[in-house]
Amino acid sequence: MIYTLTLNPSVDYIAKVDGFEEGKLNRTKEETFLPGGKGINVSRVLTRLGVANKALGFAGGFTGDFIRSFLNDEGVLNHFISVPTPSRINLKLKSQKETELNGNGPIIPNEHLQELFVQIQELNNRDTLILAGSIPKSVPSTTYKDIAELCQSRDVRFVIDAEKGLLSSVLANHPYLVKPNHHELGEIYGTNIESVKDAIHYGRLMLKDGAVNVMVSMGEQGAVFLNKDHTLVAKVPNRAVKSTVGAGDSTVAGFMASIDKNHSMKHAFQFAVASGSATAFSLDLCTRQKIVEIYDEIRIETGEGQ
Ligand SMILES: Nc1ncnc2c1ncn2[C@@H]1O[C@H](COP(=O)(O)OP(=O)(O)OP(=O)(O)O)[C@@H](O)[C@H]1O
Ligand SMILES: O=P(O)(O)OC[C@@]1(O)O[C@H](CO)[C@@H](O)[C@@H]1O
Repeated sequence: MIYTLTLNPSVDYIAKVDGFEEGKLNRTKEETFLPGGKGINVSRVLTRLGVANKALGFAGGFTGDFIRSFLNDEGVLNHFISVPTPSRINLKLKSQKETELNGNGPIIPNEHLQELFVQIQELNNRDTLILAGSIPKSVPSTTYKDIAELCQSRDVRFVIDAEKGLLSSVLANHPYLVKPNHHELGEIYGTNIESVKDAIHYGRLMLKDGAVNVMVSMGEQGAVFLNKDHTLVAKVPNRAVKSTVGAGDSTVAGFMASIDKNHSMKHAFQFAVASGSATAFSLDLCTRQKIVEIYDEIRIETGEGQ
């Protein structure tokens, strides 16, 4: 079974505003509330793709109730540990540009963090745990590292999509998949990733540092996939973008859904990138139908010579 872990879930408030002006009263043209947080997005896409999974993490207050009830209505299995203060609200402002304002997240009392470790201790070598997103300020910065060590000791396959030290600290524990975007990859190695060639170079360092598979997403430039046998580059179609929120999470879900069905790495990568683009071309996350429509438009090339 696949488990996703969202330590810091959110309600994503997606507000469309025509001609947003800073420092003025602006009114929304359209607004949507969605459950958010990277692991939750992965779980929603996996469920749409018919892959058994359960969303874990912490949820609290009226926002936590919204997250749980939305997921229950969509048929996404979940077991969030209740915390005393509300889950955060993240503003996604769509105007001339996309602007995001992500909350800090609630205080997680230590006893609840320990409950989470008990849940993770119950996983076994047939399970995969996907660690995704930021961690609330109140939990130790080593939390992902501690979970990665627990997974490694119990032979639980784990995947990570997180920033900076949260991701780099677990490379030595051999994550099955890491999915930085090109900015995050650059930050980890103290550089700017400007091209596919750079992404391949620094992605290979992640393999050296311990990752089994590396997928570097690059927004409208597509993505790069690396493991010991493959160097692949994906180009994506150029279409009107509706919302890129959760595009990266959709690539993780698409990849793991394909692997779950024993497809080849190349197919899994193409399906992953199609899932990301299908989300970018939708207001909410991708559907299976949209992914299938886009799949053949994703061009996969080998990047061996780079
Ligand atoms: N403008 C776009 N046009 C087509 N596809 C896109 C576009 N933006 C994103 N994508 C698709 O989504 C994938 C992930 O995008 P991106 O690199 O922006 O992820 P991310 O930064 O992790 O996103 P997020 O954190 O919002 O989930 C890309 O590899 C691509 O397949
Ligand atoms: O603050 P974090 O945890 O880094 O990111 C949280 C978030 O921006 O990521 C998702 C999109 O990837 C959104 O649903 C959510 O609001």
